[in-house]
Amino acid sequence: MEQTIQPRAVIVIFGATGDLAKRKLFPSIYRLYRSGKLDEHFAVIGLARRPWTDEVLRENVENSIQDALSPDEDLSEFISHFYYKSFDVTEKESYQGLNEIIQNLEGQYQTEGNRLFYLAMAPDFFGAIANQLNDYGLKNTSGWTRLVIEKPFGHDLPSAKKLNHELQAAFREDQIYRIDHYLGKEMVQNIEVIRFANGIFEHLWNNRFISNIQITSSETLGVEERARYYDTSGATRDMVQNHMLQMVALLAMEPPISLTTEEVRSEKIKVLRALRMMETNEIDDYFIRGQYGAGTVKGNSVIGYQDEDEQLENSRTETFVAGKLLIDNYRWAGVPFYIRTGKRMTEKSTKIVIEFKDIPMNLYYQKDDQRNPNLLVINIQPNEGITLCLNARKSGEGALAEPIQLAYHQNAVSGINTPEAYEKLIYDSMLGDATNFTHWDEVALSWQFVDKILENWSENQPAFPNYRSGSMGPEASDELLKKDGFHWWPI
Ligand SMILES: NC(=O)C1=CN([C@@H]2O[C@H](COP(=O)(O)OP(=O)(O)OC[C@H]3O[C@@H](n4cnc5c(N)ncnc54)[C@H](OP(=O)(O)O)[C@@H]3O)[C@@H](O)[C@H]2O)C=CC1
Ligand SMILES: O=C1O[C@H](COP(=O)(O)O)[C@@H](O)[C@H](O)[C@H]1O
Repeated sequence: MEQTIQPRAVIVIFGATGDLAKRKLFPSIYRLYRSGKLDEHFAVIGLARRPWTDEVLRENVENSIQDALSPDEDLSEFISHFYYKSFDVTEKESYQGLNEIIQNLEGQYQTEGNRLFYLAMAPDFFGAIANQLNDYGLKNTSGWTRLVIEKPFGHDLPSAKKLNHELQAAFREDQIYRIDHYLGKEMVQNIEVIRFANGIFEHLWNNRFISNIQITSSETLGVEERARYYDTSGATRDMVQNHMLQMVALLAMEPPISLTTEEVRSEKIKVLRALRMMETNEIDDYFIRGQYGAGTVKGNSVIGYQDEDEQLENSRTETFVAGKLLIDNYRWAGVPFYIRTGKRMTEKSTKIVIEFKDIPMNLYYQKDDQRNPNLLVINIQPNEGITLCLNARKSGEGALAEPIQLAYHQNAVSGINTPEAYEKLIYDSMLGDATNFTHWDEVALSWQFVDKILENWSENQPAFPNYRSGSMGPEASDELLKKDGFHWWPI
């Protein structure tokens, strides 16, 4: 039986009173503990300005994991591993006592000097925190030291470079773990396995057999409480620069020579380098943007983006983006990769559709428009699995065919809910496996690509809002595929 590795570490969370800590980090640490991936050799220090105590943090941790608890579960042992220190990251004095607190916990929990610094705070603080950790000797330990960085990694290529420069003045690249939580999703991790462990797919995985690839990540939620951040970001920075381009890279990369972090990253980097950079005057032919107006989502009336918050009035920020990407290499020349993502759409769903080319003459369909091309659908969320769309004889109808589906549901086979993305990524970072974190080169190439689009858009005023909440985005998104003879497959 495979032995579960139980890494030891003190985890220091900067921003422990915030939303991410409550919704993702505490529940993930709990699940790692419950599943035996963390044993007694760990401690968590929460830092933020609020004058909380250990007890208040522990109460908050307990509240954050209520949904995951079984009746009468005793949490006292688990929450006793959590400690709180009121801390202002902008004040140097705050850092002075931190080393001593960590050292005491290292002794108490025998964590072998391993330290994971998790920056769950606004990115403006990342560089300064990394530098202070260095200056105050918090990296000088007998074990490993790693820095986990939340998104967004910069606002554009120059700001990302500046941030990277600041981080690299304090930490080596192999100590920096840039989170892209999509890389922690079970079915995103499955893309490589589906491709490289199945001859029937990998042999066909190229421009001779695939006509186009579609990636949709749609959300029903609006901007919620994040208006300030989102309005300076928009869907392109928020979703395309990171999650969508990462999925493109995984779908398009060559098989790595091994599954090491370096080899996988190196193949992804090659894809990002091969992305065709559009000329400024071509961008509107390749990328379109949208912003939601009022509408109905899942039967509920909702307001438009500009009415969500006073500061969004007359906003020109895109809440939807669709684009066509071309990858100029031997395998993919001529195959469009279509992506779309947006808020307040019909469904919450992330799906990849690989559409295979038709056979030259299909004897079983009487009209061309009745043909059903073979599709491989990778369902990332909410359902996890794959569906293969084929054609089979229509029973009792002579020489006619009809579409059928072969479906695999991940949960039905594994019998348990798959681990949450953050749970896997925290565990990986503690094990020192950076494969599912983004290398600086990936971040830089992605910014280079989206900056070009954003620069072009910043020069003209879109007529927003241009799609109804509860729809699948503006009409221009459908036009983008129609002019190539394709259409979006239903999600
Ligand atoms: N929330 C989410 O779903 C997601 C968040 N992220 C990223 O995670 C990071 C955190 O986001 P989120 O939790 O939503 O943000 P919040 O605004 O909810 O939390 C920010 C945290 O920073 C602390 N903080 C602010 N200023 C200081 C300071 N000077 N010194 C010490 N602590 C400070 C706040 O605590 P206090 O006020 O007590 O000081 C709080 O704990 C961001 O980079 C975000 O982009 C990424 C993906 C999803
Ligand atoms: O990074 C982000 O992702 C979420 C969508 O993530 P998902 O796992 O629910 O698909 C998005 O809502 C958010 O705006 C963005 O910052």
